[in-house]
Amino acid sequence: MLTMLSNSRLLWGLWQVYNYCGTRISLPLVVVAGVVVLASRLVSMMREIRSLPPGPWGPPVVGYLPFLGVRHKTFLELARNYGALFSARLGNQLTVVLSDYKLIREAFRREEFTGRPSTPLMHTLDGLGIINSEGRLWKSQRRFLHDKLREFGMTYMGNGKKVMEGRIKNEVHELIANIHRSEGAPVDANPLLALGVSNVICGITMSVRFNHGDERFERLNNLIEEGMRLFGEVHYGEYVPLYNYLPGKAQAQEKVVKNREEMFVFYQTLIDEHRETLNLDNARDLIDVYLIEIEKAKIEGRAGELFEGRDHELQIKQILGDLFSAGMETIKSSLLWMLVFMLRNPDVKRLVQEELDTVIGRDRLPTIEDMPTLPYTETTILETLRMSSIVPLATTHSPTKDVHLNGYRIPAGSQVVPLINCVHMDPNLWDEPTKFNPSRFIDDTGKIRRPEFFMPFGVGRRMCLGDVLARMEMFMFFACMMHQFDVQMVAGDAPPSLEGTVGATIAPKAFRVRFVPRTVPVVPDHAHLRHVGAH
Ligand code: HEM
Repeated sequence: MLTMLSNSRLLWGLWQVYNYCGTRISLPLVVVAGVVVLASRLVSMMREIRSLPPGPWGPPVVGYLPFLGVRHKTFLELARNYGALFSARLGNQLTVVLSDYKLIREAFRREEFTGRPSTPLMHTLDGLGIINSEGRLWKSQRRFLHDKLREFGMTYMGNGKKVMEGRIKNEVHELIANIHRSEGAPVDANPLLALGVSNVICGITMSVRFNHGDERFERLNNLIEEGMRLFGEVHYGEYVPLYNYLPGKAQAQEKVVKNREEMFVFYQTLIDEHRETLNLDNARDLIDVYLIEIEKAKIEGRAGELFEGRDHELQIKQILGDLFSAGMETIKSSLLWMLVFMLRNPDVKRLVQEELDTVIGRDRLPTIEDMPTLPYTETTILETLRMSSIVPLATTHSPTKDVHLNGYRIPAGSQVVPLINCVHMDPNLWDEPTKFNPSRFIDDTGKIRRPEFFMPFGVGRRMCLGDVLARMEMFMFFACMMHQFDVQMVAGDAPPSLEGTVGATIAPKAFRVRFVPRTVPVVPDHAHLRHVGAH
């Protein structure tokens, strides 16, 4: 489009020259000059297009957008036709899709691929937080969060691990008590898991936990779920900016902004409460960590430079929002998928329960320390992550400058996505990829092997920041649920679908399950956390 505009400008210029010079230059000469200029422009345009990864063409302006459908599925089809590195113009954006695991690793270890695309959603978030920030702010926040989250126990080593395990254990016990209340009747596991998983991340970030039926939690949860759905609704606006001004779509965009503001009011109340009781020598949670950092910066006279000069409290609120949405929906969806696969694969379920009974016995619940001795349970989780690929396109990357990959040019500002679902279902990498088979992750010596083409948390510099917490949490919730309950299909219900609902993650469609108790209930103990709904 731009090239067409500049070509017409050029011809207009030639015409002006002709008019100016009048009879001194003959018209045929000007026409010939025009044709030569246009032809050379067309040649360089074609050269530019040829330097891009191959891909499908579409009509002008919209490009391949009308044929996009469900992005990760359409990209899978296109990858079969155009290969492991293809590009497609979607509206005004060039999207580059990588589906070969070596290429994905090669690209995402490079600094140039750490940028985020400039889209309406990104503008709403204003480059704050961690997920959507880039450049110096992202780099400093990533390092800061990485270190601080380790101190809070997102690590397999040291005392921190015990603290984290304690937090998760309390929520697992509470979940088990809540499930017992269903007395084996059909239930939707979604709200039960949402509460437990949210309480873990809310505990780490803001020392808050919610009780079952708490209205504030219901609202927060609805906002997150709606946000995930709206994310799916407004993403066409990333490609054709006018799309978000269409009737209905404009409201969706406004709702994204309003929901964010409502969440921010909630976070602000907590920040204010934390400030009143702040102890500079003892950080209780992530809000404290940030407030202490701000106080330290003030004392050292570098408050203006902190967070690259961005508003301190807005940055804390966006960080809380990022961690809450990244750490809640992903783990809840993964746990729901685990239940789906257990209902669909009773033989695997039996093997998991046999392993738990043999290694743990019936007198206690599994703990993080048991992880290495429960390989089948652990690989059932890995196999679920492989088959569900809940974040199939990771978070869109965007090169900060023109880069070359595999001999092709990837222009600065284009959208680059790894096709994780393609890597996870590639028959050249996995034997019978559509079969649910946890044993594929166990080697001949009985040890767990994670091949380098297994990448549910992404790879490289922007790889998931919460993978350690995610793995601890999924293990504890799943192992304890399977130890305590036999998950059973509801008589008359069809097996839960493998077709997910597409939003920011791929979540299972709603299904019912019966949790039939296998052992006595466990008493929860979490007095150290505040019950938000209790006052
Ligand atoms: C099963 C659970 C999870 C899965 C499958 C998952 C997967 C992912 C993926 C694929 C990415 C994008 C990587 C990329 O852009 O290349 C990501 C980014 C991220 N995840 Fe997770 N995640 C999970 C849980 C969590 C948890 C529990 C937290 C937080 C406590 C978290 C925090 C983040 C953050 C902050 C980023 C952005 C990192 C950055 O932009 O530098 N995730 N995750």
